[in-house]
Amino acid sequence: MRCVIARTSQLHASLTQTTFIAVKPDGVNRRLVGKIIQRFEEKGFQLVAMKMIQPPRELVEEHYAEHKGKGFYNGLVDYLCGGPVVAMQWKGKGVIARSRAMMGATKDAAPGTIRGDFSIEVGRNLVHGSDCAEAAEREIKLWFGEDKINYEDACEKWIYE
Ligand SMILES: Nc1ncnc2c1ncn2[C@@H]1O[C@H](COP(=O)(O)OP(=O)(O)OP(=O)(O)O)[C@@H](O)[C@H]1O
Repeated sequence: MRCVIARTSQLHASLTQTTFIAVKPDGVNRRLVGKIIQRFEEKGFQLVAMKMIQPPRELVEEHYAEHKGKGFYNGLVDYLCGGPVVAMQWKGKGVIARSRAMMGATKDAAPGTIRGDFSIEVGRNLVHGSDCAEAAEREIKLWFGEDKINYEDACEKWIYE
């Protein structure tokens, strides 16, 4: 998602935040879930919720609503709802901007980033991450809804500062 106020995430780099991260179907099928999770844990971020689902089409359409009408939109939706997705919530200081940096650019990501090291093409770029606090809130609600799969409180005391 392209958030018009994405820069606010940069301003809040020292704030403890929760973000939505998803490993897309190519990440699951290429057995990269563990490596991706390891990168987040090594940065000191705390996993507070996780589930694997094959998302319904309506969910993916809403998630990527901003891209509706673009040439790649239908293929993107087909791809996301055509396989398993590992949906997660991660918590930590500045996690929104820092996780986007860890993921790398949408296309031609730099080596050392998740996409730069493992992604094969722009339409199969392994991982999604919210790009601002408002997007994180919206996406967590969309993907987790009323599910009470969230260990945020229980994890709180172990969060790396
Ligand atoms: N030109 C393109 N051709 C094919 N797929 C594209 C193209 N541009 C974007 N996409 C796909 O649409 C997704 C959403 O695009 P967006 O511009 O929001 O990038 P992003 O924020 O880096 O990705 P994501 O929202 O998945 O985290 C991208 O991750 C990519 O898989």
